[in-house]
Amino acid sequence: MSILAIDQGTTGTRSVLYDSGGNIIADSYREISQIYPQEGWVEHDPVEIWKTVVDTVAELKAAFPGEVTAVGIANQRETAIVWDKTTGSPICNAIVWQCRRTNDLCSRYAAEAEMITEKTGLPLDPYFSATKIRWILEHCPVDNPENLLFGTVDSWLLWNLTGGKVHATDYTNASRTLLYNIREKKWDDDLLEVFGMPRSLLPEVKNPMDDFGTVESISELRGVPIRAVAGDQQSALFGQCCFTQGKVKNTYGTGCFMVMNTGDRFIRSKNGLLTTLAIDAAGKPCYALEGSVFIGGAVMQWLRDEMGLIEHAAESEAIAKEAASSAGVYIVPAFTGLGAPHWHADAKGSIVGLTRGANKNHIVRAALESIAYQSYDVFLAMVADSGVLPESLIVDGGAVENSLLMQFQADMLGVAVHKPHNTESTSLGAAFLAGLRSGVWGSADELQSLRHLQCSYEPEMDEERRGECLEGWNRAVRQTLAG
Ligand SMILES: Nc1ncnc2c1ncn2[C@@H]1O[C@H](COP(=O)(O)OP(=O)(O)O)[C@@H](O)[C@H]1O
Ligand SMILES: O=P(O)(O)OC[C@H](O)CO
Repeated sequence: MSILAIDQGTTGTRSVLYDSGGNIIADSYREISQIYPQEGWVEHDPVEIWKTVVDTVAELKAAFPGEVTAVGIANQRETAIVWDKTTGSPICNAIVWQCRRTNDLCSRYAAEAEMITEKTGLPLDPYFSATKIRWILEHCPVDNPENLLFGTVDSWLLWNLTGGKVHATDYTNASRTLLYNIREKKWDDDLLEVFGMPRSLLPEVKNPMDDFGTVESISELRGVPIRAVAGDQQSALFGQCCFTQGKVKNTYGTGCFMVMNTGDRFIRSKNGLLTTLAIDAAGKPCYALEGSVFIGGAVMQWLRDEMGLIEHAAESEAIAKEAASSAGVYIVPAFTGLGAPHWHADAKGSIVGLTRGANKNHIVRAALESIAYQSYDVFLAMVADSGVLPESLIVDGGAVENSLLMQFQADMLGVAVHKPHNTESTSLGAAFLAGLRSGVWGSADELQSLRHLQCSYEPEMDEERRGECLEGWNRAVRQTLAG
């Protein structure tokens, strides 16, 4: 028996096979192309996304021909795809969550901003799906609009996996669209009207642990049931066993996403966080506070691809260690605006504090530290909004392999950072959900024993130095926002 988890992320697609002990049997990964047609625009090719799923599954099944009990899907959220149900073809590229093209479009709905936030828990921002869908409908006209379907990446994959039989999503993904009422847990008529959204476009919303049809289109998996769908950050929260109120995790991937389970408390943030739906131990909706940082590990890709300062992300640690500190250099990587807790869609990135002695090592270190500072800002907001000071921060995602970053994070937060043995919490969450639904595990309690701590980073920096670091960061953010 094994569970196949598909983690379709911003940078690429990872398919992972888990056994009943929650161990990885095999995994396969393919990058996807990042398409930047204009300044601030980001697209993915939906057909390429689908192909990476097919390819990674084929690779896994070649390595492990055994039986697959169920499939679970976790996905990059908000990214909008519109396709024609008669042909199965997208009418344009996917508009990615990072894309800022609908910045101006958002101002069209400014008068409704309060109502939108009250119902959805989200700020009116180009990050979320609604204005992306609106943009597609207005800029990609088709002869038969009644044939169109919208989906976030999970719905697109479900449609393709089931051979066009299932058009569905789950409430964690729906809660990121600006169209879903997270108090009443339904598509909201007022919101559909505001955004001019035909209901026929929208997928059915299910529980993350549910029956989503069977795989028809991939021969190696034909007939295998799809039993879980969740947005990647909520999936990671579940994979980290943060089932109860006050538990918090931070994922360091392309962006950084800190999510705190707040149980049945819908907390309307006063500090720039958003309220979203997460998954409780029974697989039912619970509330969460989230801080989304748009550029996390992606700042390393920028150092690599645009600045040519590193050859690969992992190298950043050794280079940053060459400098004892960033020597007063701060990078505020507002490349796609600043997300939580600032929400400045127009902000542009900056490097401040350069002196004649500043060198490559300082820049690389400042870039790494910017990931921790941004997460610190979100953590502070979360403590203020929830009234809970977590004992530790549980972490996952690609960039947690960087020990310097993790130690600096613990130093800034003043609480321990716990890194689990399996840092692929996103895929693990999808596997847990699909496995629970399939009876591989009887209850969420069983899952706790499958998780193991790899290491813990304790705060070490003295208070004076920490204060200086944070003061310098706050100054750099102020300068950035002042333009
Ligand atoms: N050792 C490292 N140090 C810093 N950043 C890293 C390291 N390894 C990977 N990253 C960054 O982590 C990100 C990839 O993490 P991943 O969790 O796979 O992302 P995603 O799910 O967003 O596709 C990339 O942005 C990469 O630059
Ligand atoms: O693909 P990731 O891991 O960067 O996550 C993307 C988020 O879901 C966007 O909200």
